[in-house]
Amino acid sequence: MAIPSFVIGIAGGTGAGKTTVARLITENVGESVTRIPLDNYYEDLSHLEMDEREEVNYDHPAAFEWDLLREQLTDLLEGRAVEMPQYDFSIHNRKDERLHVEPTDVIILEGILALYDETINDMMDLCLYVETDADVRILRRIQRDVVDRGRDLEGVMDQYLSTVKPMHEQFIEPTKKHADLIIPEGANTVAVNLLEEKVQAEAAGEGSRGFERQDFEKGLSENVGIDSSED
Ligand SMILES: Nc1ncnc2c1ncn2[C@@H]1O[C@H](COP(=O)(O)OP(=O)(O)O)[C@@H](O)[C@H]1O
Ligand SMILES: Nc1ccn([C@@H]2O[C@H](COP(=O)(O)O)[C@@H](O)[C@H]2O)c(=O)n1
Repeated sequence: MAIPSFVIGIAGGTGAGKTTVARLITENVGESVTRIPLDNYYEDLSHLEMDEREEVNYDHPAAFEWDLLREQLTDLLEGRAVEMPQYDFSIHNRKDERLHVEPTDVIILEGILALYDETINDMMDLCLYVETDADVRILRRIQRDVVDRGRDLEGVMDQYLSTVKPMHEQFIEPTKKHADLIIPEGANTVAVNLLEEKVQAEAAGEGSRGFERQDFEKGLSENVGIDSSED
């Protein structure tokens, strides 16, 4: 059983590309990485009826069970397995079953508010914020919610204007200040390749734990020919 050596947080607005980045940077490291979707830590709403659950503000920090997330991350970091909740978007609630998760070398926490909680931020070695324009994000969200999740367009639009957008502005976007690196457009090939290298090194036990901004800027300048020494 591994004691995790590297913890990455990936935050950003809905549809920004967080899941895509998490998937791409961990593609070649197999079982050395555990990806934790923050969605799994939405509060258990079993006490509410379906129509009441449909009305919940899922973009407010109060929608998440932070205590459980802190507790389970601490367990993993100290080398103990956890029983992680699983989320089902179709019922706006947790599934009945939990997933047994063993600690791995690298852990990635990914979600809209992954950089919101100070205690959790202190557990991270690298904080990323994926930044994508709001118009691109809402188009992706409509595609996902209407086409993939079978929600109706009017409901998606109402939810976006009443909670998703205002909560993004009030709570999610401000967490950008906690990021070590801001990744434009999500699946940005240069950034993804550099991060993938870092994850592979950590998974192979070759990491130096910290990931200095200058390493990333040096990598960028080597990859795209920009001079990172000027500012
Ligand atoms: N850079 C990108 N270019 C084009 N499509 C992207 C890009 N990044 C993500 N997507 C697509 O946008 C949608 C939302 O991406 P996802 O990673 O699930 O976002 P998030 O996890 O932030 O909600 C997915 O269909 C994904 O394939
Ligand atoms: N029952 C739920 C729970 C959450 N949401 C929305 O999911 C978004 C977060 O996930 P992303 O993959 O888009 O980052 C968040 O904006 C919630 O509004 C939901 O619609 N229903």
